[in-house]
Amino acid sequence: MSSSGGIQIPSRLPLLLTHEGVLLPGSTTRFSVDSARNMQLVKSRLLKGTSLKSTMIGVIPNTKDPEHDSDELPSLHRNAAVGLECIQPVPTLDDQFCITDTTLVHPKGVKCCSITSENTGSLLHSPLRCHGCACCSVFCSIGTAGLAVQVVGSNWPKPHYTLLITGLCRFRVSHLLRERPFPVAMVEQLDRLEQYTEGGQLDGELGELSQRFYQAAVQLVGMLDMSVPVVAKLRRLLDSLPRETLPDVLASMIRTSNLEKLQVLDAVDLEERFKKTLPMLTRQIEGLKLLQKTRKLRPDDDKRVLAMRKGGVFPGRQFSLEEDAEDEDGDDMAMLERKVKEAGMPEPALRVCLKELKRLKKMPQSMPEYALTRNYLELMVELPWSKSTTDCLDIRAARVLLDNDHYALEKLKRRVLEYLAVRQLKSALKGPILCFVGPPGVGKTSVGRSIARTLGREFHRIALGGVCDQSDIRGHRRTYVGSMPGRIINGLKMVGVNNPVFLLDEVDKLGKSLQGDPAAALLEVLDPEQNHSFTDHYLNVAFDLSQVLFIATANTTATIPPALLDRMEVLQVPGYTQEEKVEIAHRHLIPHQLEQHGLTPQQLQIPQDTTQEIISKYTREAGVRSLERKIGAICRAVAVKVAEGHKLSRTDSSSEPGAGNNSAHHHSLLFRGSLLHHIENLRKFDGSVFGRMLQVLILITA
Ligand SMILES: Nc1ncnc2c1ncn2[C@@H]1O[C@H](COP(=O)(O)OP(=O)(O)OP(=O)(O)O)[C@@H](O)[C@H]1O
Repeated sequence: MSSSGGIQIPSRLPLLLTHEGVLLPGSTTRFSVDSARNMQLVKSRLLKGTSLKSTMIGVIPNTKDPEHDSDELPSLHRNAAVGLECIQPVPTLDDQFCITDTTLVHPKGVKCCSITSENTGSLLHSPLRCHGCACCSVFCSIGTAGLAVQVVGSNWPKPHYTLLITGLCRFRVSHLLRERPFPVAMVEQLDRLEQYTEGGQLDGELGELSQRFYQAAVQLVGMLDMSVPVVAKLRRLLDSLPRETLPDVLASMIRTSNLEKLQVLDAVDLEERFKKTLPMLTRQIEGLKLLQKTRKLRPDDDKRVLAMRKGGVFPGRQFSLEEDAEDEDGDDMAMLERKVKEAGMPEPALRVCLKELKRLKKMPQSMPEYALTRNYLELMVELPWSKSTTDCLDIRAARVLLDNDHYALEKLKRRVLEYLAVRQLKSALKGPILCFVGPPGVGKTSVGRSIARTLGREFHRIALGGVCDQSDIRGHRRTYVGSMPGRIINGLKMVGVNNPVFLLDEVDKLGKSLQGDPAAALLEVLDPEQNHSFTDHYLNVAFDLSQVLFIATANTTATIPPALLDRMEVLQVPGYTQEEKVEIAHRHLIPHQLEQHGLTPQQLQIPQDTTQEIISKYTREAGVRSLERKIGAICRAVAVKVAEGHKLSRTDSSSEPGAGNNSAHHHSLLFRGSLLHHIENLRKFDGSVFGRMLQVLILITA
């Protein structure tokens, strides 16, 4: 079939029925081929043929879902081709179909489907496309003749080919010659091929339209970054390409849906094609303008626009979101850099941080290492490299404070005061590390806390019981997934100063495992000669721990590794006598528990002999923890009564002021009397039911 120009496509073309993507003349598109007919076409036409002609195929866009693409051609076509065995040409479309207003009807009177074309005139001049019916896509479709410039085969996940096809011109299927093993049709060429080389001027209304289109295209390209080679090439192309080819070329480049591309393909008339494509171009320009408004322009923005478009991703929202993130990230980076410089870290640490920061800036956010490096830098800036509290040590005040906080423990308190006194005289005191050894609940931890208070330092407790991995102390190397700093560095980050009091609780309960000996890691921490350059594996730079005051506690020295024990000064904290416990209870535990339970001393008074009874009959311990729990149980029981009494007194108080207080006092007396009276009965219950029983007793006696 001839066209109006000199360059012609063959009149017989093998047809590639594509599921997705629309090939427009002047563009190159990749198609995945996996249906039986298309596979046959590739095998017997593209792979076997050696001439240029053999690489030319007709691409019929088909919006059908590939899932439903059976080997068979559509039923309507089968009706038409019955008995012809696909060898004889089937009648042309004009013979086969008549056109009603909106419906395509084949000769037997069966309605095929609705037609989307506005033009219901001659089929040959009005491209009718039924987007829901595959038969029409064979018979009615306009396709693009193209050259297969690349064929790539693969067997995974199933045998398929990927074709790279460059579109040459539109054609219309006149009639189908055969359908097996792949469709071959007689075609009519619709575009002139030489238009790509001639570059003749368009005039009249069409000329005006093409000029407007050209200007819009120039505006669009002008909004992109010219330093990107693809953009520069596109700009050159705009000038060198004949105007009539621009709609096809640009429609394939800008963001358009398949349906829009189909409309462009169907627009055989050039004027109509310009009219259809121009709004798409304008929309793209408006979209870009909007984007530029909503973000700060940076030189490499357009690179991303192109990259996005290349990847076939909607550049609109996603692009802007990413850009926002980028902008934020840019600010973040500057802030992080400032923080690094202001963190007051020593020279080697600063060098490492700046190096990491440089790497981070070059890293895409999607890289897993980005988060790792960022976390590292954030930790580095948070560490108190040069932040410390000023000691406010006054030995006399310290003595008073220690005495106020703890009853008895004379030996321990004396040694602590000596230690503090030496610290006052020689601030850069290296060692010793005090280790309080004694049974549970004798106040080892609480003395440690008091020491921090007397010095005016931050206090941090590191529970070492059960720790059996040395990376718990020293951290993991950053090469590990989920690596973290050790407890020492973590503690420093938490307290935010470099001279806190660290209480290493339960050093005797350190474990050992294949992951190393945590006690060995503690050696460096506790050795005053070494700990000024303690290197956590995660940080990988030295941190000066010499300002940290370490105090250790243990229940026994027997299980403390000798090397560790050797670095510490052991202070034994023996258990308390009965009298000491009574005193501790009345001076510290009862007031503390009353406060914890929101009670006042008027509401609950526990006489000394009651405490003694509780100590001797309900607790069996060297310390006072269990005693404190029992007092807590009593407080809870009284709290119930007082809360009930409160309700009563509140209703009473409206008529009789002060009734609430009387009621509370009454309960207190009542409690004392009933407690002593029924204490004998409590003996047969063990400690766990003590509180509950007491509650019941109070309720009964009330
Ligand atoms: N001499 C004391 N004066 C005042 N309160 C004390 C005294 N001894 C212990 N306590 C109180 O007893 C409770 C338990 O003390 P702490 O937790 O310090 O014991 P510990 O010796 O560290 O026990 P563990 O070995 O089980 O850790 C705390 O509430 C503490 O205030």
